[in-house]
Amino acid sequence: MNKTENQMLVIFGASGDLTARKLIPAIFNLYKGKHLPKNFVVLGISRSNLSDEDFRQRVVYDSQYLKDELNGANDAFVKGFADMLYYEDLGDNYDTDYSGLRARIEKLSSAHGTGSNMIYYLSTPPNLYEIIAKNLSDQDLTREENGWKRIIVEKPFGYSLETAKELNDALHKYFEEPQIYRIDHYLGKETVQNLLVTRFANSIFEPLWNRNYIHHVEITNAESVGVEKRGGYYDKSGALRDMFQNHLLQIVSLVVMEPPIGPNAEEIRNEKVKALKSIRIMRDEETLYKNTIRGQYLAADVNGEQVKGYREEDGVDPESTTETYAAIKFFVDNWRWADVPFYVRTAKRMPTKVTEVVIHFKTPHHQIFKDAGFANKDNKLIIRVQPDEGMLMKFGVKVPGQGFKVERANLDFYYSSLTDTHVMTAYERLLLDAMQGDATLYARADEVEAAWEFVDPILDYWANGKEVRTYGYSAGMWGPQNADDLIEGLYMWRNPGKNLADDPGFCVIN
Ligand SMILES: NC(=O)C1=CN([C@@H]2O[C@H](COP(=O)(O)OP(=O)(O)OC[C@H]3O[C@@H](n4cnc5c(N)ncnc54)[C@H](OP(=O)(O)O)[C@@H]3O)[C@@H](O)[C@H]2O)C=CC1
Ligand SMILES: O=C1O[C@H](COP(=O)(O)O)[C@@H](O)[C@H](O)[C@H]1O
Repeated sequence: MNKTENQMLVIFGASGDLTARKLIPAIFNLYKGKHLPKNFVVLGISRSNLSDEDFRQRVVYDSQYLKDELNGANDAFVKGFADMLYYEDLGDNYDTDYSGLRARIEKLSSAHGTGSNMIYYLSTPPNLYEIIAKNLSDQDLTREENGWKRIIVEKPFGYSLETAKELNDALHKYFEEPQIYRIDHYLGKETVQNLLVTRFANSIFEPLWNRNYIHHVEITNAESVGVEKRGGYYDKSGALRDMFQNHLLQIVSLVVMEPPIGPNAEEIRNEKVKALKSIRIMRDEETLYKNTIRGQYLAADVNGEQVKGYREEDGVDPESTTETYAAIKFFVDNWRWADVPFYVRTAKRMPTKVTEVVIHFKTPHHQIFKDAGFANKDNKLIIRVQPDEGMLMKFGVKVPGQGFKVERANLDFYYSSLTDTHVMTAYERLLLDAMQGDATLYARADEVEAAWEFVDPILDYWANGKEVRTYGYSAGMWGPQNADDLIEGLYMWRNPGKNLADDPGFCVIN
C-alpha cells in the first residue's frame, strides 16, 4: 500500500457547493478510516469573509452533507476533525498577491508539522485556474524543493479542444504534467475501476471482448434529477460537455483499451489515450446528422409531482436549445473493434438514476434452438456502475420438460454482498490517491485533448449545422422518441430499472 506523507491540502473555492457537498465529507471519511497522515491540515480559501470557526461551523457542524456522519459521533472525535480545518480570506479577488497566503501556509505548516508537501485543489470557476497557478508560482509555492507540490483541477477542463489546450498550456507554465491531477469523479467509482479488473484479471471475458463476438456496446447514463441549482452553468455547457466529453468517454476508454503492460498510471493512461484516439471522428454533416441526437426535457407530471421544463429552470434562457439529452453512435477504428457500433447516451430527467455498460454478444452463427424461445435474444453482460452496483450475465437455459424450450437466465454479482467494509466514495478514493501521488485515476493532458477531438465536431455541428434539432421529451421519460432510430436493426435501447436484475424485456424486437 502507498504511504500517505505529512501534507497540507489547500482548497481554493472553499465557500462553494463542491467543497461542502463532496470534499469535506470525503476528508471526514478519510479521517474516520484513519487514512490521513499524522500531520495534516486543510486550508480553505475563497473571497467570502469567514473566520476559521465560521468555516468549521459551515462545512462541519451545520453542514447538511455531514449530518448523517455526525449523528451519534463522539464530540471530541468530531472536534478533532474540525480543528484540522482552517480558512483564509483572499479578499475580493483570486488575482492578488499571495504573499499573505504564503505566510499563512508557512505558519500552519510549522505549527502542525505538515512539512512542505502541498496539494492545491482548484474548486473555483475554471476561468480562475490559470490565475491561481500563476500566483502560487510567483510566491514559489509550486517549487518542489523540500517537498512535492500537486494541483488538482476540477472539471470542466476546457469548453472545447482549443480551450482545453490553452488550459493545459497555461498550467504547464507553472506545473509539470506529473504534478497535475485532472479529476474525473467517475474514475473514482469502484465499479468503473472494476471494468479493468473484469477485463484483465479474468481469462473468460477477454477472449470474447472483440468484434468476433460482440455485436454492439451500449452505455447509458441517466439521471432522474434536472439541472437543480446549476442552470446558469449547465445552459452554457449541455449534456455533451457536462457528462459525455469526460465521464462517458472515460468509461468508453476503459471498455475499448488494449491490455496495459502493467497497472501503473502511465501504462494504463497510455492505453486509454490510444483507445480515445481510435474513436472515429465524425466530420461531415450527413454522418453527424445520422449518428447524433439531442433532446431537452419538457414540463411533466412525474410520479404525481409537477416537474418544470428545462427552459423554466432558474438560470436557463427561456429560449434555450441546450441539450439535456445526448445520444451518440460511433465506431472505433482498430483491429479489435472494427464495425462494432457503440451507442452512448446521457440525460437528465429520466425515469431513474442509472449508469451501466451493456456488452451485447452476437447470436450463435447457427441457431439450433431458433424455434425454442431464445432465438435472437442476445447474450448480454451488464456492468452496473450505479446504483445496485454489480454485474449480470444473461444467457439461455433449458426450461425443464420435454423438448428444448430455452429461457433467459441470469448469473449475477452484487457489490453489496461482497463485504461489510466501507466502500470509498469517488472523492475519497481520488483524494487519497492524489495524497499518495497515484495519478492512475486522473486524466492526463493528452487524454482530455483526445476526448475533445472527438466531441468538438459534434458541438460545432450542433451549434451551426443546418438540420440540427433539439427534440423535446417529457420529464420522467426515456428521451426523445426518435432516439431508438439511432440503433440499427432490431435492437432498441435497454431502458434499465433501478435494480440490476430488473428486466425491461425489449432489447430485441422479434
Ligand atoms: N458542485 C458540483 O457538484 C460540481 C462542481 N464541479 C466544479 O467544481 C468547481 C466548483 O464548483 P461549485 O463549488 O459548485 O461552485 P460554487 O459556485 O458553489 O463555488 C465556487 C467557489 O468559487 C468562488 N467563486 C464563485 N464565483 C466566483 C467568481 N466569479 N470569481 C471568483 N470566485 C468565485 C466562490 O466563493 P467566493 O465567492 O466566496 O469566493 C466559491 O468558493 C467548478 O469548476 C465546477 O464546475 C465539478 C463537478 C461537480
Ligand atoms: O459531473 C457531473 O456529474 C453529476 C452526476 O454524477 P453522479 O456521480 O451522481 O452520477 C451530474 O449531475 C452533473 O451534472 C455533472 O456535472
